[in-house]
Amino acid sequence: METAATAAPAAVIVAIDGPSGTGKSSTSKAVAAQLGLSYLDTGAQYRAITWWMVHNGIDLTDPSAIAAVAGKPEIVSGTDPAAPTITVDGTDVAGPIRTTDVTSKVSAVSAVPEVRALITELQRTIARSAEKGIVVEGRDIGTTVLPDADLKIFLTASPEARAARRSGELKGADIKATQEALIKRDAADSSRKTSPLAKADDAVEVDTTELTLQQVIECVVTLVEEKRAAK
Ligand SMILES: Nc1ncnc2c1ncn2[C@@H]1O[C@H](COP(=O)(O)OP(=O)(O)OP(=O)(O)O)[C@@H](O)[C@H]1O
Ligand SMILES: Nc1ccn([C@@H]2O[C@H](COP(=O)(O)O)[C@@H](O)[C@H]2O)c(=O)n1
Repeated sequence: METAATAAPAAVIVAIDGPSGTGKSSTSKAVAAQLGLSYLDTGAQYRAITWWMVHNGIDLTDPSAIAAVAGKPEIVSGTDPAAPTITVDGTDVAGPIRTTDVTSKVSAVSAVPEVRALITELQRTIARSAEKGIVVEGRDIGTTVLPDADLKIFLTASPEARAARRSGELKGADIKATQEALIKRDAADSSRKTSPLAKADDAVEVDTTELTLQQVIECVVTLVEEKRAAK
């Protein structure tokens, strides 16, 4: 029989939301890896369906055209934080979903209610099947996808810090243009009718502007461990 001393930690569900470039993916992957949890990048799923729409010539200015085909692609997410994967109909799209073309179009696709309904159901199924628990990152995880998550974090950072971080990733990128693109995408994601980017009332807000990535990871790991201990 398992005693309290030998029992495995209870499964824990962690929701991490926030605007673009605040460190959600880097933090979530590291926290999940450190604590032996699964990891789900929900932005990658919206990017994957957008990639499929572009690839199939769907008119992205027409929400009804997007809605009509939203159920066609099969999107599969691998949830190992050390090697997360994303495929569409069996094709690895981890690279193609990060192009500026997909990035500039994803908000139009993710705003369509039929797309959100399908992807939200997929996300809930993945979260339910994570035996040891999961860190799920996105824009509406704490508010809509997993409102009963054990811990909700909302990451923020100044637009200047976020643009500098992104420009560091994209060699030769212009910081001002990067900042404008981030602000534009956040505005679209925050103003859509269905499940906009928003902080849940019970989320812990962490401003990462002046923190190193390692400090953010340590902060979130501590919060998760506190929740686990209290379960
Ligand atoms: N606290 C931090 N200090 C410095 N750099 C950071 C910090 N957090 C993340 N970064 C860096 O910023 C970049 C963006 O981080 P990340 O991709 O994790 O953000 P994100 O919130 O997931 O963005 P998006 O929503 O656009 O996918 C990465 O290069 C990452 O290494
Ligand atoms: N829960 C979510 C997650 C993402 N989106 C949309 O996907 C876009 C890409 O997200 P990244 O995290 O990969 O940058 C994002 O701009 C949103 O349009 C979403 O709607 N809900």
